[in-house]
Amino acid sequence: MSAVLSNALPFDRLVDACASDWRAYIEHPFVRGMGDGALPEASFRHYLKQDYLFLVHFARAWGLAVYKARSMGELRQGLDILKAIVDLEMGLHISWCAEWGVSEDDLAMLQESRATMAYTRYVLDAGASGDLLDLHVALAPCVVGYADVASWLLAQPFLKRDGNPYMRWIDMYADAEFQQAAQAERDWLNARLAGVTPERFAQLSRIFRDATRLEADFWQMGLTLAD
Ligand SMILES: Cc1ncc(CO)c(N)n1
Repeated sequence: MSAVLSNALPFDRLVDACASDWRAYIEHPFVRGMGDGALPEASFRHYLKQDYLFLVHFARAWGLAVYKARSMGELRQGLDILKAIVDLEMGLHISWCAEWGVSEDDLAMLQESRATMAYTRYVLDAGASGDLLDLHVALAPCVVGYADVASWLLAQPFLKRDGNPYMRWIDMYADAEFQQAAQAERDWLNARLAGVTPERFAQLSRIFRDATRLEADFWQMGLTLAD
């Protein structure tokens, strides 16, 4: 119903067009388990390891955004995000893994799970076969979604703060810096999506929905320890 509300912001219309998939991703049992602290540590460790591989391909996807750039502004945008992932986020992730008992050697020897492959290669293909907007729409569930996951969790009555081993993870994505990056992505998408035809919007909605479902599968992979 709300999917046809044409006065809504374009990004919100993307979400509305796959509302049940988006909720299944944001409110996934893995996410709830981080919120109430009941998620088994083995599931979180499995997720952390696969997320390292995800980040490698995520960085490649922003490298692809640099390649797909058509202006100085687009070049700069892709480059800045690529640098932030490689110089900051991946280093943080490696030390985070170390705290959870996963060494750099462990990370170097990891086997990629099917859910990781499916998601990351989907995003890379959406970008390779499309333009910069296709790529950003495929990446939006990562960037905007994790910010929404953290905000959603902070608003839940079941959130357990004291003694919750996942609270630092939640705080990291609730942090102003990550929330601002997500808002910058929403703003960029709202500007770019404003001018597209209904046919193009429908095409991009499918990419957004596919990527959202693959994000939910990524949580599920963590939960079930799937390889
Ligand atoms: C799977 C996945 N999606 C999104 C993010 C946020 O960057 C992440 N670290 N991992």
